[in-house]
Amino acid sequence: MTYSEYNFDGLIGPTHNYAGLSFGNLASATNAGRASNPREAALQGLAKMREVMSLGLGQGFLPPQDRPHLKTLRALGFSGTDKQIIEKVANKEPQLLANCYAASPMWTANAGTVAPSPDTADGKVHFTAANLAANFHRSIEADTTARVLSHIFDDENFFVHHQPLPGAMHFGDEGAANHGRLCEEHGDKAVHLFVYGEDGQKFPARQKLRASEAIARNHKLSDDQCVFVQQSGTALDAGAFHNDVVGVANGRVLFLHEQSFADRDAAYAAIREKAPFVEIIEAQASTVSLEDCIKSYLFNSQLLTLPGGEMALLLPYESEENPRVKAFLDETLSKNNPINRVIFKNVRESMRNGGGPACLRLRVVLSEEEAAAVNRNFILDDAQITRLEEWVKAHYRDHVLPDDLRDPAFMEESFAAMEALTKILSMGSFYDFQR
Ligand SMILES: NCCC[C@H](NC(=O)CCC(=O)O)C(=O)O
Repeated sequence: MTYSEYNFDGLIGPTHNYAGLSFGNLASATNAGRASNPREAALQGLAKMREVMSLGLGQGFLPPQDRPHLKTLRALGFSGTDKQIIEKVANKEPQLLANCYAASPMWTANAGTVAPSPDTADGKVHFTAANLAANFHRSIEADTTARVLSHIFDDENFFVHHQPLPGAMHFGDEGAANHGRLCEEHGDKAVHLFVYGEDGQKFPARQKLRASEAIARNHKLSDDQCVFVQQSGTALDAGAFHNDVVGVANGRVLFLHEQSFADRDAAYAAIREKAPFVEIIEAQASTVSLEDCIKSYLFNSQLLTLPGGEMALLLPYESEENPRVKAFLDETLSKNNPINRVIFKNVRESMRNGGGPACLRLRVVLSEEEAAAVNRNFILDDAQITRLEEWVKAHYRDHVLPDDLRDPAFMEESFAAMEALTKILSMGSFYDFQR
């Protein structure tokens, strides 16, 4: 059976803005309050999806969620018409309004964790939507994300869906951003690398060891297939709020910064024991500092196996613009390893909130039979991506400031956009605001 990797990117929603909501995410803090451009953001995201498609790889997407999330505001005791709710929250709790307006479901690396069928004891593809308990604006994504995943991968013969883990931060789970799969071919039974954190001196860790262990159990992975490694506090405190800011795994390659893990040598030994084929490509701190990594998002790149077997790195412009990172990339290309191509893309709107190319995608390895069972509306071809671009151009603003969230007209525009999208995608009355 032939297996292929599909990237499911988050289609960036119409309320994309910079609200400084994520403690420990330096870009989010630095850009708080600046003007965003949701239209440009969504088009940048779609252009990246087109690029990956042009490499001959499968590309899908997850739709945005309904924002502002009135259901959350109602649950918190705000009542009246939709418009009255927005006015009350804007006056009483503007920060809460910003939380309910975040377009953060765009970062689908945090949508959930996936175990492809060659890896699982029952031979099915397992999904667990992340509870994203560490940040309020992200925690309100979980229920809808679980429904979105069940809607797209809607065939019990192939797909198993688990609810987000219970217990909030006791089992804090941020999805695939702290998870990698190592194998010689996508369709091999793989080793799963789970990276968890312990709170640093400055910043809290979002991913808990107990959460990663629960995911491994739910996904029916055997002990000899799982490695649990602690992220380094130094990386966390330097701004690596998710491990995918300092490392990425693909196929037999682990591409990362030498300061990623709390105990580098023990971590590499544990990985090598279970995945002896692993090829570790590492940046030394003396060449590229953690600060450079976090500013450039060097390791938040998509490491893609191309149809010919070689690998390409898809990076943000910020990596090309940093001379030390660029030199490291040139050196990596010149060496004898599977990475032989780099592609730079403009995802600046997302980068300003701390989301690079890898944050914007969820990887799902599927057999041909499984791929045929996926809801076709969410798999892109040229016609569907053009339809989405037209939809963005018709509905999105090109300038959003924090005060715009107070304007009920912005809510109405956002809901009109989502209403139109559910029609394009034949989703029915899917979202809370439509029920
Ligand atoms: N994987 C990348 C996730 C980035 C995301 N940023 C945000 O939610 C920032 C939103 C804001 O500050 O407006 C986060 O920190 O979880």
